[in-house]
Amino acid sequence: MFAEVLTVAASWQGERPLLTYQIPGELAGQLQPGQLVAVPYGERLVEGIIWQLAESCEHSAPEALRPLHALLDPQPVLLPHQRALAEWMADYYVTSLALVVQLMLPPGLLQGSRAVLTLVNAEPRETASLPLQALIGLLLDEGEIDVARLRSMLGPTRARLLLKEAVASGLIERVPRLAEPRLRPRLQRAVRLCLSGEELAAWKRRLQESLPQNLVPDVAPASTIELLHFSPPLRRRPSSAAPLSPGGPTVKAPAAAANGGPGQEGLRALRALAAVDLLEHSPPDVTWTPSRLARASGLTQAQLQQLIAEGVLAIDENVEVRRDPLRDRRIAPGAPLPLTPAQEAALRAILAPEAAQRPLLLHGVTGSGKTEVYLQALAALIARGKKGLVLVPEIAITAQAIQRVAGRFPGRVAIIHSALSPGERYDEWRRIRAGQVDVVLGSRSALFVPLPDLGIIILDEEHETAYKQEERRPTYHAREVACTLGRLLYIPVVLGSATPSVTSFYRAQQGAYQLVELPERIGAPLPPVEIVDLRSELHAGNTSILSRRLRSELERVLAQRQQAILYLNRRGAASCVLCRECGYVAMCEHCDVPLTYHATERILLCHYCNLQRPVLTRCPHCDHHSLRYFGVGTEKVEQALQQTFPNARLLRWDRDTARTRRAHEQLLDRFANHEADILIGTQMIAKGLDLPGVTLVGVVAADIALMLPDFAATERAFTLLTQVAGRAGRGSESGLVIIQTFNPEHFAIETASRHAYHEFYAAEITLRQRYGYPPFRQFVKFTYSHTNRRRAQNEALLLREQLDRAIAELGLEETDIVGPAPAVMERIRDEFRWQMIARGPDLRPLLRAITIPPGWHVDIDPVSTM
Ligand SMILES: Nc1ncnc2c1ncn2[C@@H]1O[C@H](COP(=O)(O)OP(=O)(O)OP(=O)(O)O)[C@@H](O)[C@H]1O
Ligand SMILES: [Zn+2]
Repeated sequence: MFAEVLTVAASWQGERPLLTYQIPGELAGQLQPGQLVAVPYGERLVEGIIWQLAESCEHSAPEALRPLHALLDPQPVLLPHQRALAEWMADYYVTSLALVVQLMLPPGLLQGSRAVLTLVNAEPRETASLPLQALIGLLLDEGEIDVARLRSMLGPTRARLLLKEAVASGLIERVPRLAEPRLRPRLQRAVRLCLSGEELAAWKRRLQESLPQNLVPDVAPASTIELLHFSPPLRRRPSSAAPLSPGGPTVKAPAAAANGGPGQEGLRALRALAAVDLLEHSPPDVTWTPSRLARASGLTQAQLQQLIAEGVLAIDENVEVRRDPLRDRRIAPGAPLPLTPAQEAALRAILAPEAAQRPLLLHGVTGSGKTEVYLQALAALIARGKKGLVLVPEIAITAQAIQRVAGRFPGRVAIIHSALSPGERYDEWRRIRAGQVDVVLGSRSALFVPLPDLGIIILDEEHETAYKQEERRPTYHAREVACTLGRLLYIPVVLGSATPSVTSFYRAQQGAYQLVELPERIGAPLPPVEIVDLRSELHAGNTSILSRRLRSELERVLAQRQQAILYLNRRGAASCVLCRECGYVAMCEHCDVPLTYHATERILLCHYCNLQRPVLTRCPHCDHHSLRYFGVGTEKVEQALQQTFPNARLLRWDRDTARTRRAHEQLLDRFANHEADILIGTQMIAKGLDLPGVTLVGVVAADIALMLPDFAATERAFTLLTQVAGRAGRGSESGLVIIQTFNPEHFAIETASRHAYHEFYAAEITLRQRYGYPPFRQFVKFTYSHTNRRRAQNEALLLREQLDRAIAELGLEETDIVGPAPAVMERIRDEFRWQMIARGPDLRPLLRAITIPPGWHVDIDPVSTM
């Protein structure tokens, strides 16, 4: 038997990602694909994953193959479906298998090795140099020494010479060692209750009898659970103050202290009872370290020791404590709601056997109760012994999403997102692999966890571009990966959105996806949307950021003590050219995208076809000198609001005011608790928030999103407007949305104002088809960055030649390249970026045929061409 092993070391270099090893006799029968093993590689030992086992091998001299070194973990680190998925991803995204597999492992699992020196013979010969004698001395002291450490002590050259001499002398041997895993389970000492049943009851009775009558604790399990969910206070309470637990529902001690007090012994008994109660009623995965138990119960260390000596408690060493991402949260349990008929129909479609045949697109307007459908679908599959994966955009993993999912399946949900510490991620990964959870809730990377018995994948807000990995390879899209995984496992995949991506809706129209719609909001109607034409504001002499209409509505909201959200799209600010008089936007005459202004060259440029135009001084349409480079920031809006409404409490939510996830949550909590009247925010506020207090949503300037030079800009503008509008009127009060714009007749704004998704889609898909944009052709974006502008340009021209040659050789008639051209934001952190876009029916043959020089970033199916 032979094992074909995937190692990181080998696949960086060669074409062949798998290496073949012999299976030594002692491992025969123990190996299976997906296991983590150690294999020799050159002079080193490296970690690898058994990809497959083979009876025979094509090697000319199989007996010369080296044997596999060791099995590191009998339980596979990759499930069979994960290996199949990895192969698909490596193929589709033209990326090495090892890079793909690294997505699937906790950080640091597939690592290299180190070499150590050990002493074979401790008798130095006369001829040994002084450094060698010193090294021998060191080895006599320390047993072994890391080669890397030797290098850092001596420098590479001296270390190399010494190593050469040492190994040649025969006194010292160089041995490969696997690096210590960077991540390990966290072990702690834990207190365990030794008594149970009648013994425990008798012990409790004894203690209770020793107490005065009014001090008998009234211990209810519920109160203890309550207590567990608050972190115990970090300060030790003065021992004379009697409350035994924060919130103190467990024991009626304070009152007792007032009428005479329990005395030293009584206090000790009360605390012992409290400690035992905590241990008895803790969920099985909660560990009590001695100090934590002492703090929570009020026992002193000495009193704790005494209980141990009495045999009531014992201490276990090396008990694993889970690093739980939800440990500081209070999750209120939630119960299923009776479904509306539309929800019922959607649920039936998801649970029908045919649902496994193709992905299901759940198009439900904002507030139509999609989440409830997901939760009940999950519950039904869990009841059948299956597990589910729920994906949400990174930023949407707020307390709200966690509350809803974790509250419905208490204790059975794992959370995966980029802000977890490596330890938390590792522990969640192991809990998932061990089958200890029913649901994994996470951002796109949660797709890669080893969840056994996976029975459903739900991808909420499927239109979100956060599902695309853009900056690193593989440049995968979670939607494509989820659909592939669904196909491999033959399980339902649900893509949910109030504004499905044009691509997904097109697929549904073509029959590749099954379409299910929830056309109505639950409880309330969708809010009316008013469009305010900013051109007439200007004509009326109002140059403020706030139109008269928006200002008066804000006044009303403030007077009625309701809440408002002001939304602003800051992306691409100041890049497009807009006439404030007539709404004219400088567009490319071939591509239907706005031209962007490049300050360095003072030109207007099209990023699709490289068309260049001189900077305009007057509007070619109405001949006024009112061209503006458009852009407004959140600070500016905040200032304007503060001036107009000095008493309003404002909250600004953007990447500057909330850098961490916690900060996001705190901001949101403050707004939800009505600690502010008006929330000013960027894209983040569009992500699935359910804030019933909000009755007014204002869009400060809808145009900026529209004007980005990108094939998907209109779609994104429509999506954002519709999603933002969907935040209004979700409570008992009816809502209103006001969109301010210079382009009231633009179809994206007009259709968004009527919540008319289907009309928007029909118009947009026609344009996409006309210009050959996705989904009608595939795009691949090539980007090169360099501090030297000429260099970036030259590299781009070279790659363009190579691509042209390959296209000609392969005879790809429908494939072409646009560019190279400088990127929209050409200079980022002092690097100039040049871009090219390949367009064609299927670009993979082209990508495989060329060798992409280092320094290029290749984005397959980019969600934006900027
Ligand atoms: N069957 C039901 N009966 C009563 N209330 C419901 C029902 N289903 C959902 N709701 C409530 O309706 C509100 C909106 O639901 P939810 O947030 O799930 O909608 P959604 O479609 O996910 O919205 P969005 O796309 O805007 O995020 C929530 O407050 C939810 O509790
Ligand atoms: Zn153009």
